[in-house]
Amino acid sequence: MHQKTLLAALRQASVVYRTDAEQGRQVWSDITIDIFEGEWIVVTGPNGSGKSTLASVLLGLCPLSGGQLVREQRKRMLTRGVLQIPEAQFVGDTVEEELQHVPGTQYLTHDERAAFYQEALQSVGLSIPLNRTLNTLSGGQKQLVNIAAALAAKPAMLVLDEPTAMLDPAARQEVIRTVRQAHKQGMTIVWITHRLEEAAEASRVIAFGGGRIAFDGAPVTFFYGEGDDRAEGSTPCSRLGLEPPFVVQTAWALMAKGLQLHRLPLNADELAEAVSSL
Ligand SMILES: Nc1ncnc2c1ncn2[C@@H]1O[C@H](COP(=O)(O)OP(=O)(O)OP(=O)(O)O)[C@@H](O)[C@H]1O
Repeated sequence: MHQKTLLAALRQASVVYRTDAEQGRQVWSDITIDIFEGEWIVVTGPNGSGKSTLASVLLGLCPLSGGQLVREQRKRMLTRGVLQIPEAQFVGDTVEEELQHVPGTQYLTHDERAAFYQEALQSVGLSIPLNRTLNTLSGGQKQLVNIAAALAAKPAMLVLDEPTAMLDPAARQEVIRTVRQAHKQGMTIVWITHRLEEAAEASRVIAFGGGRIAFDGAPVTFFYGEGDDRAEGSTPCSRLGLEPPFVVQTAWALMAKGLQLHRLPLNADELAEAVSSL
């Protein structure tokens, strides 16, 4: 049997934020997560449940207050992140300055570097000059520059914290398409979102709630529950007070009318297929 490679893991991990005003705010505790190579994990949960904190921990930006973060030692275990607000991550003024920070580019010749930058931009579908000032780009283009820089570093794991939150539907689709491509080539994806239609992309959903992991399993189980007596009001998603995607709501409405769906859909194509075979 094919052995899964563990890339990173949290063991009985907890995070407490200490501020001047407060004694300490425990975000979550006793969290154990194994992240395997090639997974696409969607992390969700109510506001303030600690999703972004997980991103910060995995990116090494936030220390654990307890427990352990274990990383795969044998591989070049590089992790890169893309944050919600594209500008928050910029370190340069131009597209080129942003890409200059990709590790290894300093050893390339001038021409090699130019070719490398163009390839990085093309990989995310961007055709903009390297000397373009970042603040003249649209929100979607800015986020794609961040993703281009993250992907060009060839990380084993890409952590995206609400990467589409500030984007219009077209730019959102472009970001998803680009990450899907990187995932196909073997990159492990941790995608934090409250936009639950994005969970359809995932192989696994992890949901935070009440300072713990409230769910860790398949997207279809998250939205539809398990067993023969499954009910819309008692799925892991509804128990967390989260609104399922439109496709899932439609499927529940059809089932409430007594229609038997041969497959529980997670996206529009699957819904169309389920409906067409009724
Ligand atoms: N640097 C910090 N210092 C103090 N408290 C913090 C800090 N960062 C986050 N928190 C608090 O920790 C809790 C979890 O925050 P976090 O941003 O991880 O949650 P989230 O699930 O990503 O929330 P949202 O969905 O609103 O983005 C919140 O109560 C937040 O106010």
